[in-house]
Amino acid sequence: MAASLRKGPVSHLFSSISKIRLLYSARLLSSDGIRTAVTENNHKDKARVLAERYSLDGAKVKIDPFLQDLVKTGLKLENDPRLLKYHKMNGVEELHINEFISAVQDDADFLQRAVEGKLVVEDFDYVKSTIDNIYNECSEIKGGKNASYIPELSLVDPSLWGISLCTVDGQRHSVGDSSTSFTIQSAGKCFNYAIGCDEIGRERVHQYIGMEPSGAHFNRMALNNKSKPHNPMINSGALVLSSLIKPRLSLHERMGFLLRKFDELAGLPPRSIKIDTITCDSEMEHCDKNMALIYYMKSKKSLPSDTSIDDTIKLYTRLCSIEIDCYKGAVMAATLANGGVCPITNKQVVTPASVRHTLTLMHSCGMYDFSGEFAFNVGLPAKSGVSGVIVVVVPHIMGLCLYSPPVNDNGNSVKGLEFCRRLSKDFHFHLYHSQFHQHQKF
Ligand SMILES: NC(=O)CC[C@H](N)C(=O)O
Repeated sequence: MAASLRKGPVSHLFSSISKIRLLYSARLLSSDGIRTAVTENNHKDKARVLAERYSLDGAKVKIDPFLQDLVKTGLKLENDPRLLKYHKMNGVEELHINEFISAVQDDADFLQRAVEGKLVVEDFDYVKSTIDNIYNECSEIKGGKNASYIPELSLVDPSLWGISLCTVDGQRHSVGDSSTSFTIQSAGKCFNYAIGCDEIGRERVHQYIGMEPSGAHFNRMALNNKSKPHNPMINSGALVLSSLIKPRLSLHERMGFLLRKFDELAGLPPRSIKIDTITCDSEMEHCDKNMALIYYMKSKKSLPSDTSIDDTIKLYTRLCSIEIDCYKGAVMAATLANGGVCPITNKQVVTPASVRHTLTLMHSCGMYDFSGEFAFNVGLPAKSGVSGVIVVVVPHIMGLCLYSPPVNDNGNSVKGLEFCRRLSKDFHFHLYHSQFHQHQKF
């Protein structure tokens, strides 16, 4: 059932939108030297307020209730690089107040918001239980088949079903098979595009690739009337994009560069994200269609003249074979929801401008030849892949990653699609939902 906007926990989601904007401006201001001194005092004051909240006698601070409040709001201390030092406090009974203040000082603003329940999703329990309900309802859905044109994908257990979400403040929740690894396939195309725009500039990218939905299957041999791929979210466009990224470097250097970017998008240390070489080889052995597509584009001069066909197809296929799970995918999607800043490291991984271009094209082209209907019914930027993954972005609020291998004729996960529809309906997430705009006026 759809929840009311004005009353109840969903209104918290919306009421926090203005706070997110304030948060952004605070981040921008913190790069200003003059402000820094003021901010330091503020942080100390906030750290003291926080200390007093958990101190009975004004001299010692109780650690356990402090940690419990952080966990209650959806923060995962054990695998959130920002909060690891608090995870390490587990088992410490109390700290001297000054010791506590110096430990929390740098994060005081964030911690204060967290313990007061003022992160972007204020009522995280409500969101968790609604998400769990939608997950359970969608578990019953049958239909679709594993993609089999990449033989390795046909061997995956079709009953796998997992979802994860991560908010722009790093609150996380997962259900089902969310730690099972799978290949990112076309869901990686949105991240490749964002990285590509930053690397070579959107003008150069769009000198070679269009920005219109194709209305055709994702690997259709079709170009627009300027002999360009319709957009970067389908195979033709993604192949051309692969040819443009660091073409002077060797294949392994190019892939190394891109994998490091994926690590950063997911908030992980370098060399965490890897390629599933078996699926990659399986696709390479059956890549006639993509080969035909790239030679067709070569004949139409859609690629830079010095492009190596061999390296391009290999780079493209390796990018499709990047191995993630729902946890990682949700953080990556949340990085897009957060203007390119990874929520669990606070690192700016891609620029806000590239995120804007990416979300725009995900909205219009992210779901292949189902993009129009998806935009109509769900109204959120999303990108799917034939492994059965869908990454969804709720701008300024959260990213989600859904995984269920059976896909429909368009190549979209059947359970994932229904999950998106219900998610948008229950939380009023459609970007053009009129109550959303009404609320903005308050
Ligand atoms: N839709 C997809 O996920 C397609 C990706 C797949 N690797 C291919 O090139 O066909």
